[in-house]
Amino acid sequence: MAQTPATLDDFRAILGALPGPDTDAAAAAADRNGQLTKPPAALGRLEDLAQWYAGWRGNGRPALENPQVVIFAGNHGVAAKGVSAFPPEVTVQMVANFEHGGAAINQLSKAFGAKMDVHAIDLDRPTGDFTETPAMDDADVLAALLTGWNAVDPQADLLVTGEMGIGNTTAAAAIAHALYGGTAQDWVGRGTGVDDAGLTLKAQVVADGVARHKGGDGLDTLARLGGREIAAMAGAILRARVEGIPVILDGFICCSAAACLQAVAPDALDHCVAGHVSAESAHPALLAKLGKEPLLSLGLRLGEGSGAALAIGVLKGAVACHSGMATFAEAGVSAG
Ligand SMILES: O=C(O)c1ccc[n+]([C@@H]2O[C@H](COP(=O)([O-])O)[C@@H](O)[C@H]2O)c1
Ligand SMILES: Cc1cc2nc[nH]c2cc1C
Repeated sequence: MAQTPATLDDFRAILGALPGPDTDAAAAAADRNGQLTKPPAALGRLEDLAQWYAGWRGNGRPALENPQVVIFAGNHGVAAKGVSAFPPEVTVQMVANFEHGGAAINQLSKAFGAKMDVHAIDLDRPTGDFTETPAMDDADVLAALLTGWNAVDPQADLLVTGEMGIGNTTAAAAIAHALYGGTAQDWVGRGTGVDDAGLTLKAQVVADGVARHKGGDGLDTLARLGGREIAAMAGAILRARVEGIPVILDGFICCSAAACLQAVAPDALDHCVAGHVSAESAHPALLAKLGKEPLLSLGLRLGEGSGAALAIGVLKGAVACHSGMATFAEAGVSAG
């Protein structure tokens, strides 16, 4: 069991000494892949996925039986600026919906055999409006990172991190603008469905926030511009790395959390795949910055882990073929 970090510098130290994949297991998986009853590369990206999964699980012929979906919810001070099409009370209302089994992610978790947990983080205490103050101080961002860290089941063999938070596409856009530059317009999108005036306002809010909170590393950016659910996703993604649990990333907000880790350690997301590209307009650019090719492109813009949960099915398919198929020798099929 990994030791629980106690300070932000403990998180930075973990990012500075990340475990890599098991190269023997990855080599065994590559060898096995070459013997399976199919023309070479006929299973396309499924073959790469299975070998990637084998390396991170330390097993050349792995099973995928215990996926975990964790949803974090947070409220955002910047929502008071009018940057969302929905009011902030929807965050707590949707948490109740998750808990009663009525949200999309409940259905998708069930459909793909994942256990699902929900963590609402201080919803009655929104983060600071980042156009005026840092969203979180060090104690707040540490607490949120630890919520994510502690939410991961070390027995899980796959993790999906999802979120719910009215206003969080504005926070995610601010993180991306701070980390990658460009203009605020490059990184804002319609989120829950703001109109053209809302989009213009959102770009101004992001520009103001990023101008106010310059400098620092990825964790500083996470604190100043992010949100509690975003920090919790970052903490969970990092814990998964330490436990050897592969991660499927979800949409724009989830990827902004991941980006803060990668900004500190360039290899921090090697145990992650991108589940999908969402319809949030800047998600393709963010995925490009992360160096991730999405598995699915279905026009989703829901969040709550939905696109990543769907991709559990793709990864399960990849692992089932890799570990269950017969070899040419076993099946008595002539190799080409
Ligand atoms: O995952 C995405 O790419 C995504 C894109 C647009 C909206 N969302 C969801 O919508 C909420 C944020 O939208 P907004 O307009 O309030 O910033 C939040 O609860 C997210 O889960 C999520
Ligand atoms: C209804 C609703 C459901 C959501 N799920 C994730 N983000 C959401 C935003 C809204 C507004």
